[in-house]
Formats: sequence, structure tokens, C-alpha cells
Amino acid sequence: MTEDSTPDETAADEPTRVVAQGTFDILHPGHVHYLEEAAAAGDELHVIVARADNIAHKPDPVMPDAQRRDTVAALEAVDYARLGHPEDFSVPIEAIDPDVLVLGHDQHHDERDVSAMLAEWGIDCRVERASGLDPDGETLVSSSEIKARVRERHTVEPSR
Ligand SMILES: Cc1cc2nc3c(=O)[nH]c(=O)nc-3n(C[C@H](O)[C@H](O)[C@H](O)COP(=O)(O)O)c2cc1C
Ligand SMILES: Nc1ncnc2c1ncn2[C@@H]1O[C@H](COP(=O)(O)OP(=O)(O)OP(=O)(O)O)[C@@H](O)[C@H]1O
Repeated sequence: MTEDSTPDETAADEPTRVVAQGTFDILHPGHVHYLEEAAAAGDELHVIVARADNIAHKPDPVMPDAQRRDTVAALEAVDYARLGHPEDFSVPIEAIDPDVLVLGHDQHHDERDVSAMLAEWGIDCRVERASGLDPDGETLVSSSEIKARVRERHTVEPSR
């Protein structure tokens, strides 16, 4: 912001901030696809990486919280990555103050519920749904699929 800019000019110059979120345990091309699509929805992509303690719908991540955050932050599409709040999900969202929130193609969150939650927090933000990256039969595009492949190929049978 320049010192002589008017409030109107400042608002027009504000980047469009986009938020994406998820677990991101062992990065794969599906994650890259999601984050590139989210980045294309605005000027600045902020990612909230879920804390292991808040992931109740699947087994605990293999990679520690900070490692998942740091690998996501290293992606070209990502401007800022942060760990989510341990208890209050409104805290990171309020700090980012996004214009757009992009949900992943298969995320269990309902768009209308998330919109209502954002409005309750006083955030004026539209909610969009990303597309999925279809597997081509060879490329692994799911963290649980990668973990299953590792178990299948690297399990050593106990000797009798
Ligand atoms: C709007 C929104 C905000 C969220 N904020 C947080 C947060 O602050 N802390 C956290 O641990 N998880 C947060 N989450 C939850 C996770 O990012 C995510 O929904 C889920 O636990 C894992 O999603 P996945 O199965 O797609 O990886 C938030 C989810 C949404 C939709
Ligand atoms: N193949 C894919 N195409 C597009 N987006 C994807 C794909 N896989 C994951 N994502 C998105 O990336 C974000 C983080 O996903 P998550 O970490 O749950 O990955 P995952 O591979 O689906 O994990 P899991 O297999 O454990 O469910 C979510 O928004 C999810 O929708």
C-alpha cells in the first residue's frame, strides 16, 4: 500500500485470497492437482494443514504435523501453509480472511454447512468444490492407496 492511496484503491489492490485444507499425508499428484486448481481461483493460496489430533475419520497420519505442513509449503502453487488450530477452526480462517474456500473433490464437508459456518464467523467468502484427478491405472493419487502399496510390497513375512 502506498501512503497516498485512497481506501478504494487499497481494496481494489488487495489480492484475492484462497484457502484450501486437508491432511496431505505423503504428497501425491492428486494433492498437486487440488492445490493448483485452488491457486487458480485467486491470487494467493493459503493452506490449512489438519492436525493429527483433529483427524477422526481415518487412521492417524504417518508424517508428523510439521513435516506435512513443510512439504505442502514447498509446492509451487502454495503461497502460505500453516497448521490448523488444535481446537478452534475459526482462528486460522479469521487470520487469513479468505475470499474463496476450495473444498477437495471428495471431502466430507457439505458446501452449504461450510458457507453457513463462515458466515457465522463473519467471513465473507464463497465456497467452491475442486475437481478430482482421475487415476490412469499407474499413477497413485491417494495417500491410503500409497500406504496399502507399501504394506503389500514391503511386508516381510515372519520366518518360521
Ligand atoms: C473451513 C475449515 C477449517 C478447518 N480448520 C482446521 C483447523 O484449524 N485445524 C485442524 O486441525 N483442522 C481443520 N480443518 C479440518 C481438516 O482440514 C480436514 O477437514 C480434515 O480433518 C481432513 O480432511 P481430508 O480427509 O480431506 O484430508 C478445517 C476444515 C475446514 C472445512
Ligand atoms: N486424486 C485426487 N484428486 C483431486 N484432489 C485430491 C485427490 N486426492 C486427494 N485430493 C485432495 O487433497 C486434499 C487432501 O486430501 P487427503 O490428504 O485426504 O488425501 P487422500 O489421498 O485423499 O488421503 P486418504 O487416501 O488418506 O483419504 C483433499 O482436499 C482431497 O480432496
